[in-house]
Order: sequence, then C-alpha cells, then structure tokens
Amino acid sequence: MFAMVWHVATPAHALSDQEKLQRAEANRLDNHRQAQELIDSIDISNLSRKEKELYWYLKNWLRTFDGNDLLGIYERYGELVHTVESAEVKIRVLTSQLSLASYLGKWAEGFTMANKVQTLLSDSLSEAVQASTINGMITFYIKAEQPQIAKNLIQRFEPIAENVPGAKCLLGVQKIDLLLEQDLKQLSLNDILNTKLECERANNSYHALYSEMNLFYYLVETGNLQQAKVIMGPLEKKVETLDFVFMKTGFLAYVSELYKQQGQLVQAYETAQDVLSMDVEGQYLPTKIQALEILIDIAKQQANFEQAVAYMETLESLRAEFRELSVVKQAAFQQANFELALKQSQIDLLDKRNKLLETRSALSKARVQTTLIALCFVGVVMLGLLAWIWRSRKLQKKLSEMARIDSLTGIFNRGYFLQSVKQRLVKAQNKDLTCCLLLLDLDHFKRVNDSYGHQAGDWVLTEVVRTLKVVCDEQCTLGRMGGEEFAIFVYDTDLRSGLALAEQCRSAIEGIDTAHSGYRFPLTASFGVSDTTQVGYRFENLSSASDLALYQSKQYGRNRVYEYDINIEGQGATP
Ligand SMILES: Nc1nc2c(ncn2[C@@H]2O[C@H](COP(=O)(O)OP(=O)(O)OP(=O)(O)O)[C@@H](O)[C@H]2O)c(=O)[nH]1
Repeated sequence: MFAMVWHVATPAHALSDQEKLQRAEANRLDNHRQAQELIDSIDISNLSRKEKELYWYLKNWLRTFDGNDLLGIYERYGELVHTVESAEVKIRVLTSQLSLASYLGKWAEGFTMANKVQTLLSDSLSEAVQASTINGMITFYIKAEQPQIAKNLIQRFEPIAENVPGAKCLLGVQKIDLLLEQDLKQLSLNDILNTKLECERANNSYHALYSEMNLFYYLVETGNLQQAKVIMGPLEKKVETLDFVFMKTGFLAYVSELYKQQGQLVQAYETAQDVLSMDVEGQYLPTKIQALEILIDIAKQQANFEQAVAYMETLESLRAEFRELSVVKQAAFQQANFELALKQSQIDLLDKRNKLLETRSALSKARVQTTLIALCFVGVVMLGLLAWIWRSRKLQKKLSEMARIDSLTGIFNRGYFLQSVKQRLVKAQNKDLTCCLLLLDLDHFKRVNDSYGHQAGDWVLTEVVRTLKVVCDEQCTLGRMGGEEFAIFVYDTDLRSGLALAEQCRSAIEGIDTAHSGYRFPLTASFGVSDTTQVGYRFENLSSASDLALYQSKQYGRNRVYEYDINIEGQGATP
C-alpha cells in the first residue's frame, strides 16, 4: 500500500526541483518520509516565488509527523501566513495552523482562525483547495465539540466532493468521525466499508487505514467481536508502521477493550497500560480515559480494589481535566463568536460611517456644482455687465465726441473750441506767448444754398474745412463757430504771422474748384484777425476784436483779410 510506483521508476536525483516539489505534495500523506526526503533535496533557488511558498508550507507540514515541535511549527505557520502571497497556499497554511491549534488546545485562537479561514474560503479557489480547507475545518469543529457547525460544513463539502478526486474519501471519513463521536446508531457498517473503498480508490492509503481502524472501533462498540478480531491482526501491523501516536493509542485502546470483552484480561490490562505509557504528555485524554476505564474494570473483576481506587482517582482527575477542557472550548467558542459579532458590528458601523461620508461628499459635490453654476451665472452677468459698460463707454465717448465735434465738418464745435482755446490762452499767458485768433465767414453762402441746394452748401462747408486743415499747422485749433463762420486760433503766433496765415487760407478757399459739387460758382471768405498783444488773453476780447475786423472785411468788399485796429473803424487791408 505504501509502495511508491513513481519512486521505483524515477530515482529522486533524476527529478527537477519542481518535480520533486510536486511529488512531495502528491505523496505527503501516503509516504511522508519520502516526501520529507524530496523536500530536503530541493534547491530552493530554482523555485519561483509561488513554488517557494508551497515549499515552505510543505516543509513545516511534514515536520508535524514527528510531533516533537508542534508549538514551533504552529508559530512558523503564523509567520508564514503573513508573508505568503498565493491565496491557495495562504489558506492551506491557515488550515494546517487551525489543525495544530486543536492539538495544542489553543481554542480561542483556533476559533478566531476558523472564522478567518471561513472568510478566505471563496469560489475563486480551486475546488481541490476548497475541499481540503473544508475538511480541515470539519476536523477542527469536531474536536472543538461543535458538531452542528461540523454538520453544516459537511453539507457544504458534499457538492464539491463530487468533483474533486479523492474528496469523497475525506468526506466519508468526516461523516463517520462525527457519528462515532455523536451518534453511533446512525452509523452503518456499509458507510465505513464504502468510505474505506473510496479511499483505496483514491490511493489514499492513510485514510484507507484510518477507515479500517474506524471499522474496528465500530465492530468493538457494536459487539461484533469476532469480526473485530479477524481484522485486528493485519490492522495492528499496519498501525505499527505509522508514526502517529494518537492513531496507535486510539487503536490500542480498542484492542484492549476487545481483549477485555473476550475475557483476555491479561492482554487487555497490558494493552491498556501501553496506552497510558505511550501518551506520556497526556495529549489524547479520551483514549487515556478509555484505557483507565478498562483498567478499573479489570481491577474490579480481579477484586484488586486498592488498584481500582487508584485508577479511579486518576480517572476522576482526567475526567475533570476533560470537562474543564470542554468548558474552555465552549468559552473560547463563545468568545470568538462574540469577537466576530463585535468585528461585524464595527464593520457595520464603518459601513454606516462610510455611507455618511459618501453622502456628505455627494452633498459637498452638489454644493460645489451649485457654486460653479452660480459662479458661471455671475460670470455671465459680469460679462454682460462688462459688455454693457463697454457699450456705455463707447456711447459716452460718442456722446462726448458729439459734444465736442461738429458732425458735418469734423472740427471742434463752438462750445468745445471756446473751452479749448481758453485753456491754451491761460497757458500762453503764463508763458508770456502771443496768440492769434482768425475769424472767417463765407461770402454770400446763402446764395449757394438757395441756388444749388443745401447739399451743395454742405459740400462747400466740408471742402472749406478740408482746405483749411491743409493750410494750417499743428499750432492751429480749428472750430466751427456757427453756420458758415469758422475760427482759427494760432498758439505762439504774432499778428503778422496770423495775417499771413489768414491770407493763405483766403487764397486757398478762393482756389477751391467748386465744379466737384456738381455746380460752378464763386467761393470766397472774409477774414478778421487780432492777437493777444492787442486785446490781452481774455477770449471774449480776442473774439470781439477779430469779429470787428471780419465785419470790416465784409464792409469793404468781402474776400479780404482785416486786422483789428483799435483806433480806426472801417480800415481796409488786403487785397
Ligand atoms: N447748407 C448749409 N447751409 C447753412 C448751414 N448753416 C447755415 N447755413 C446757411 O448759411 C446762410 C447764411 O446766410 P447769411 O447769414 O445771410 O450770410 P451770407 O449769405 O453768407 O452773406 P454774407 O455773410 O453777408 O456774405 C443761411 O442761408 C443758412 O441757412 C449748414 O450747416 N448747411
């Protein structure tokens, strides 16, 4: 049963490190010594990260067989579970640690661990890993005296066991274990035989032997002593080859029971003593209790009451220990459940907080959106306002321009001309500069209007201004004083220069070709000139003086330039 076919065919040294790992994994239950040798011969530098994780798991797992350093392995599993990345190896490490927790009586940690395994157990794991995990959990809960949870897990195991090779064997073993513990009447011989068959089919020699032992227990418990005796001999040999103390002691306790029931008291006594001596650390209390009960029976039957009482005292203390352990288990279970509920309520609380935060963030998002919309709205309003301000400015500019400029000719109107000239006069006075004012009036302009129409009159006005602009330089300020009367203020210019300029203007107007208006007619203007040396810097005085001179121009024949003369009224000048 333990022969390794592959091992015979392929020597270990011919295998790659990956193959060694796979073989060790496949045969770890059937031949843990060979699996151990394979693991020890692996050069881990050839392994990938995931393979290394499996390697470390198996290395620790195989060390549990000698049973020497269970606590050390338990702790190493604890470290490993934090460093492992592979979800499958992680849950296997945790499940094995869970199994050790039950051996070491670490019930509180065990229940917490079992809850963690439960949360890690997901459909994303392979069904094989799911099967071995559930199997490990069932073992734990049976030992932890939580049969209901074990039953539920068995139900969960059933559909998976259909698909995973070898899993039916494990499922069968668990069902039988549970019934052996809980309700022997529900168990049938066929259940055990079928399970044994399943395990043999799956080449799971360990569980096939385990089932055979269960068969033996069942036969002894149900009083089928003859049948039990038949299988006892070969079974004893097989059990001998195993290193598991608990398997040996468990088996021997029933062997002792069989001997006792068959009246072979000496053999029964010796075998029961073997059980007690093998389990020095007293790890397997139920077996020890079973052995002591046999010893008490035998002592009573042999009327060795003193011995019986001594055994009974030991038995009582073991039972007390057992009960205490049971209480410890229940308490640990309650505590783990309480912690789980606490954790769940904390998670619920966090969930609620998160939801609250989410709502708050949604609210603030909505607020931000509203603010943005409001800002956009304000932006649009601001833009509208700016556009409106811009338009108003433009309008204002146009209005103020209209207030300053004569719309027909484009030069200053009377009002603004006055304002502007007055400022310049102040400036000139401060600098003691002489300025001139020329007034000109078109001659017989009414005739143009009357003869050729208002449009021709407008043309004349525009053309005259254009001509004046050509003649005048930047020192001149032009203004339309009314109808066909214009003024030219010349800054920093004396009367002589002013008269010369007036003459230039007169001549230029006279030279305008009126044919461009569509009509041919004479076009002339009369001029009156004065300066500040004559009348001072008051505009009104200057204007009156030039006006008087203009009047003289008109009086003395038009198309002339007259300067203001304070003494003589009606003095002539050019031409
Ligand atoms: N076409 C046109 N005519 C204007 C404008 N403003 C005033 N007038 C005309 O100018 C004429 C001025 O006539 P008057 O004051 O009698 O002077 P005048 O005909 O030039 O005669 P003298 O000044 O004596 O040479 C009037 O017929 C006004 O209607 C204008 O903006 N366009």
